[in-house]
Amino acid sequence: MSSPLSPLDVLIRRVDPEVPLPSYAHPGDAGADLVTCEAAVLAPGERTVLPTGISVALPDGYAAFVHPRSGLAARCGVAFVNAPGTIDAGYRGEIKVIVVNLDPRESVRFERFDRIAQLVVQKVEKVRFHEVAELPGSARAEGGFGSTGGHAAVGGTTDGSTGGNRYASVVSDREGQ
Ligand SMILES: O=c1ccn([C@H]2C[C@H](O)[C@@H](COP(=O)(O)OP(=O)(O)OP(=O)(O)O)O2)c(=O)[nH]1
Ligand SMILES: [Mg+2]
Repeated sequence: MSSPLSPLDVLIRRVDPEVPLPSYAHPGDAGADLVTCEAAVLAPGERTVLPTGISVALPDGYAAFVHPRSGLAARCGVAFVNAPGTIDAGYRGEIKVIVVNLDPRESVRFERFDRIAQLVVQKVEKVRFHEVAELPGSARAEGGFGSTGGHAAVGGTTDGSTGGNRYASVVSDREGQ
């Protein structure tokens, strides 16, 4: 068995003196949970920017990504407008989270210090761009945006098949009106 990886040291500052520091719920977790320092209520379709009460100084060559929590998404329909939010190594401001309530009917309430997001720190490459007239060929070439099939179908119709190349169903709001 390989030995556990040694963690990266990251300087952190509490903008809100009472905020709990980000923490990993389990040893193998990719994301450290972040909380909101402000209570808020979001009506269906409403969005807001929530402060997390912390700022960090990431080493050069790293970035942090503010990811949503799946439980909040599944239970309440909360998404991040710009998911994942990118925290640059040079950013020293407070980390904020742009949340939106995608539930069509229910409001969502955030209390101070509710865990709302998770911060994933990753190495990132800096690239030098070399302009060319033609790019080298590849098996995929310009295929994209569903070129390989296997997604849902618009209109909610189904051919009765399961999985494979079947598309999922997107049902128009206007249907049945
Ligand atoms: O969800 C987010 C996204 C960004 N940021 C902070 C850290 C990041 O380094 C900075 C700029 O983010 P980004 O580059 O995504 O925004 P921009 O609209 O391009 O702003 P800028 O012109 O300042 O780069 O804002 C957050 O706190 N939360
Ligand atoms: Mg930017």
